[in-house]
This record gives sequence, structure tokens and C-alpha cells, in this order.
Amino acid sequence: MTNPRILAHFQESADLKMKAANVLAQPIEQAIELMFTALSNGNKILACGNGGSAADSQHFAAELVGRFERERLPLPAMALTTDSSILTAVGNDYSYQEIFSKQVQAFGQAGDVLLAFSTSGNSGNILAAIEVAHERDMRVVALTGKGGGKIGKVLTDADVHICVPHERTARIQEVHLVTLHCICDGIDVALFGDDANE
Ligand SMILES: O=C(CO)[C@@H](O)[C@H](O)[C@H](O)[C@H](O)COP(=O)(O)O
Ligand SMILES: [Zn+2]
Repeated sequence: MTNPRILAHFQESADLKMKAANVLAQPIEQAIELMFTALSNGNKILACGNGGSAADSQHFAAELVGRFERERLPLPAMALTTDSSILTAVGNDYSYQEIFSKQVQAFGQAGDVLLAFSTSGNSGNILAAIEVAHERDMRVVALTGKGGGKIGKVLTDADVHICVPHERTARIQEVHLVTLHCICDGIDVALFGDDANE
């Protein structure tokens, strides 16, 4: 007999993914187009998030600098969650709220993209990073959940909001992950064409 709690996790995750596929396909396509355009213009992607979403930020950067499924040259993406000296110095000397926004201020250029993760849509350091990204004429792709929170209210029409229709952080993150892989795949298709017949 399969453990019912384990079965329930898989079932809820599978059900949400299929629901999200229909709801989120369009904003995911918009995110692919936005990122491909930025990369084609010589711009880069900066990614940030807290906890599990910090891992997702690093996961995404690794698949752009390294590869997703197809061989290609490195693409410029950077997670703002990795430099412990920056994170501890800014967190200690200024505030935890500024650990990402200071880096966006330092590294972000007009035309760059900020990939911002927050399952609640309410993390202060993500909101602060988005504010600085807008000040620096960057575009924002926000991956949220729980209705989008405060982030949903600060995004502009030039940004893309991928808001997972669920209230449970773990489920939202699981859809964020498949979304990242859709974006990586979409960028490769834009670069090399569809490999469906390969
Ligand atoms: O991964 C998980 C829960 O599954 C946690 O580490 C989670 O990422 C943390 O609680 C974050 O601080 C949540 O922040 P946010 O997604 O609401 O911005
Ligand atoms: Zn998690």
C-alpha cells in the first residue's frame, strides 16, 4: 500500500502542474521572448529568491551559463544568492532587505532582466530588488504564487508575471521549477529551432 501522504504530495503536484500549464503558458512564452530579446541584445539575466527559490535562482543560472539539454555557448546569467561575503556584509551593515537590491544596483544595466522569485509575492528583499531594477530600466520576470502579493502590484506592463494558482509554497516551487525548464527550452528553440524531429 503506497503511503497516502506521499501519494497525496505527488497527486496534488501533478494536478497543479496540469492546471498551471494552461493558465501559465502565455506568460511563460512572454518570458521566453523577453529573455531571448535581452540576451540577443547583449544583455544579461540576474536571478534572486529566498530559501528554495535561492536554489532555483542558482539552478537557472547554471543552465544558462552551462547548458540545458542542447550544446551551446554560455549565456550570461547570474544568481545574486551565492556570494556569502556580499550577502553577509550587506545584511550586516545595511539590512537583509538590501542583499539583492545592492547587487542589482551594482551589476544591473538598462535592458538586463531581473528574474525574481517569491512564492508569497511579499518578500521585502525581492520587492527592493524589483524597485532598483525598474530604476535601472531593467525588465522583470516575476515567479510568484498565492495571488502574487505585493509584487503583483508593483510590476509594470513591460514586465512578465508568472503567478502559480496555489497557496502552498512547496507546490508553487514545483511549478516554478518546470517553468524554468520551459524557459531554458524556449531560449534554445529560439536559438536553434525546434528539435522535435531530431
Ligand atoms: O523552500 C521552502 C519551502 O518549501 C522555504 O525555504 C521557502 O523558500 C522560504 O520559506 C522562503 O523564505 C519563502 O519566501 P517567499 O517564497 O515567500 O519569497
Ligand atoms: Zn522548498
